[in-house]
Amino acid sequence: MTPAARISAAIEVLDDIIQRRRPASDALKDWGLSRRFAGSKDRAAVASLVYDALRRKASSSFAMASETPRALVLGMLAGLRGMNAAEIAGLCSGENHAPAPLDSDELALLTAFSTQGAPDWMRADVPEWLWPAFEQAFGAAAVEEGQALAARAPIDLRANRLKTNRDGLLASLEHLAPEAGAWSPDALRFQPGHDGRGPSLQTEPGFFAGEFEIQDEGSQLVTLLAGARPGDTVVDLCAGAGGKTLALAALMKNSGRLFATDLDSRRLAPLHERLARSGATQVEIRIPRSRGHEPLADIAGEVDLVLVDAPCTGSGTWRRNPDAKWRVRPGALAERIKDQAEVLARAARLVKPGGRIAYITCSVLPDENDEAVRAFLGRHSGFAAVELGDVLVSQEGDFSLLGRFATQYGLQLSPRRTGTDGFYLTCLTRSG
Ligand SMILES: C[S@@+](CC[C@H](N)C(=O)[O-])C[C@H]1O[C@@H](n2cnc3c(N)ncnc32)[C@H](O)[C@@H]1O
Repeated sequence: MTPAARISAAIEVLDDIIQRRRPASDALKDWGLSRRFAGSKDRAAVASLVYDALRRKASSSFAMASETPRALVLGMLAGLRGMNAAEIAGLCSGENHAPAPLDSDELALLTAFSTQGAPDWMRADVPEWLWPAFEQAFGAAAVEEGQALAARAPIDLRANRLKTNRDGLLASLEHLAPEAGAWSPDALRFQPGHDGRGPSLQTEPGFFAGEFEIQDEGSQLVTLLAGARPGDTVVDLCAGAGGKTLALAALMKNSGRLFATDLDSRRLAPLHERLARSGATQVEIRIPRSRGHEPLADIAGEVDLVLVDAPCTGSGTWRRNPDAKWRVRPGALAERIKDQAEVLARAARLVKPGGRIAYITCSVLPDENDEAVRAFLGRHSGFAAVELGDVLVSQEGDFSLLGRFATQYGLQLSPRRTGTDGFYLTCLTRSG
């Protein structure tokens, strides 16, 4: 496919996503299945155009004075990919599957491409209904924070300490030009290429050997700051596919007990194979047998650390999932807040006196973060938030620099603040 034909395809897929309110991944998959002529590079290029257009949906629609899929893709080419009006006009010939030629309005808007005068939520590419939450979280920096969440994300790796270390991995992946992460001692970073894609890391020998996992540096950091120590009894209560379980196992040096569970047992399935690759030997997966069954009842009140990687809107990962940004609804946020209260109450029953709950979300919305913690503390008088200074200085090192990203109870990371996804962490202790 020509670059112009890929743009036509992206407009078509975006139309499907918007008209039928479909997840982007489904629309892209169907498009690929019905266009057998499209090769893997074409599919990846079309996906990248679609995701870029979703990242800048609101700002493009303002600058192009239109919400059509065509306006969103053309606006993105100018606003995110930095193409000028003549370059875009050159792609829109109307021939050989290229988009139709620009009309005079489009040409004028692309020539003077600007979001000046747009409401803040549009400049920030944040859904209008969530704008008050953004302002609550970030104050005067809210627009810049939204813009940073509307950029492309790098790809981060976590060096698996059970098999290697960061320096070793920097050397063995040198051909892919990795950088050392800025915060986590285990993090390596790859910047996205011009087309938004990164290197294909899961075909590297080191991946099969368990030397690394793909994990955002923010996710690595909050896991590290949770404070798991070798020899501890630790629970990963919302383990999912086990990204944090694997990181915890490495931090604990395979010593102590580490239990992984999830309300949805199907989500745990990939963890078996990931554990085998990683060399982690102390992880015990506990499967809930039915709704309401507590698979960790035998260790209630005995756990040193319960890590709660809570179900949330994922607003902190909008760089990677721009589709989710426009799909999230107030009802879904309310549901997640209920889930968060439920999972925290479960954690409270498991932790021992003097033990700790690490409450984590990949969200920047205060209702899921400080407000969820406030509600928990109101219901559980035996718990208190750990001073952030004590969370940031641990056996893993001194992370006091992160203190400037304190919230009332914890810590808020974000693409603009730390160059990571938007993770939140609060540690809570149970009085002895
Ligand atoms: C943010 S995801 C976990 C991601 C995972 N920890 C990782 O690092 O890859 C949240 C998980 O919480 C699970 N969950 C939702 N409600 C729960 C509950 N009440 N108890 C335990 N897990 C729950 C969901 O099934 C989902 O897998």
